[in-house]
Amino acid sequence: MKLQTNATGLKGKFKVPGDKSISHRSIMFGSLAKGTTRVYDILRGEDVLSTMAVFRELGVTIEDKGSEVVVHGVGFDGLRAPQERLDMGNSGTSIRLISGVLAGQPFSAEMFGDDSLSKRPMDRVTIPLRQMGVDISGQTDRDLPPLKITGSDQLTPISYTLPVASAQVKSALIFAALQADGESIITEKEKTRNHTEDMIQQFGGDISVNGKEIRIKGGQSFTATDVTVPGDISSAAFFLVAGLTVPNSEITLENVGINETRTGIIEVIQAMGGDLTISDVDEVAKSATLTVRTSQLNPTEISGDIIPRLIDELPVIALLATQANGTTVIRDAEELKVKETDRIQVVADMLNDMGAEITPTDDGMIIKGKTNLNGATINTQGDHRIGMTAAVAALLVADGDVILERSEAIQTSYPAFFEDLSLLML
Ligand SMILES: O=C(O)C1=C[C@@H](OP(=O)(O)O)[C@@H](O)[C@H](O)C1
Ligand SMILES: C=C(OP(=O)(O)O)C(=O)O
Repeated sequence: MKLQTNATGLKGKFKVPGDKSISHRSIMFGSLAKGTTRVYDILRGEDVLSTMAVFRELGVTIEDKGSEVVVHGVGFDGLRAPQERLDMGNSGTSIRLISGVLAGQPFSAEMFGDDSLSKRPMDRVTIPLRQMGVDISGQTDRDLPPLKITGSDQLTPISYTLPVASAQVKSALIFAALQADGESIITEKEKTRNHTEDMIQQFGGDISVNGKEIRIKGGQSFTATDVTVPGDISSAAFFLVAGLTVPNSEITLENVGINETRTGIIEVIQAMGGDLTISDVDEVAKSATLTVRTSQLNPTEISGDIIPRLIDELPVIALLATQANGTTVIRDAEELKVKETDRIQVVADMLNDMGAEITPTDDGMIIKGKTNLNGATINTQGDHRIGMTAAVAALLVADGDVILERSEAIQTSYPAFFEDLSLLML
């Protein structure tokens, strides 16, 4: 598709779609609780639809009523062996978290995904799950999908220090630990998004978190409850960057999730001197309204424990840095290499093709700004965040066309992305 270029201003106010991480987990906890869970404002992106389809295949009735999704939970002991292979689509969150759910189920299943997912390492979950007594294996020494799993109803609890900063690995182990015989202790490398821990409490379960150390007792059961999903700050990120960089812009995003494990991008925008205001903070729902206006930007350094709090935003943050006056350095972000694409290389290549000056490094990027951007042909390579970053970059291109190939990847997390963007065009 041909992207809109040379935007002269973006103005408007709207709500971004529901948080992807919370949407996945609402289906998982709703299924594993006993009783009826109603989920409001769920994201209907392809990744979440994959999680819904998998739980249906595991015997859970899930109804989409438009205004809400109703999950008729069956409890940990009510899941049934699937008749079909479980299709995880493009979703790392689905395959990894569901591995932890299936770890405690006394049946066999096979999980597979698309070309991108089939290149992503699953050894980060298979190694600790094997220690708990699960029979799980994939392809090559990195356990790439497809993964075959036979769970056990006599899981050994685990004491495990995560070698990577990953909420997906942490959550997979939490789901397994909830089904084990005894208490497990999981220690994080860095603090990562804590939606699983929050939802255990919301569904009446018990978890203790002390800094990076998490303790979970096995043999728990959950009670159904209603969940309202806040807007996804990772989706909001594209409009925050667009509003800061396109001249003559003011964009207001309502009801954006501001869980403290997700707000790294707000800190980066503030450090760069961006004009961002936060209003209508709802402490209980952990949401707020964010407003950005066109700004002169300073460079910054992004490294250390902030990285997991903005990991999915780094592609569009790299674009933001191309518009700052000076050199921005991103470090400690080697996890970007094992996302839907190698996001260090793909982001650097894409933005350099458009005229940026980015040097990819082993664990991040060095970005020299401020650069003008030019037209180019970009292929998402099946990565939704590359597609949306390209669409925001195109707005800054004064001359030339930007052609986006494989734009359908954006359906993964933001099906209405282009409609929402067009609402802002002056
Ligand atoms: O737990 C989650 O919902 C997610 C965790 C992160 O992945 P990692 O755990 O691999 O860092 C993130 O990149 C992904 O989009 C969603
Ligand atoms: C990395 C992502 O998702 P997942 O790991 O679930 O595929 C993402 O949404 O950017």
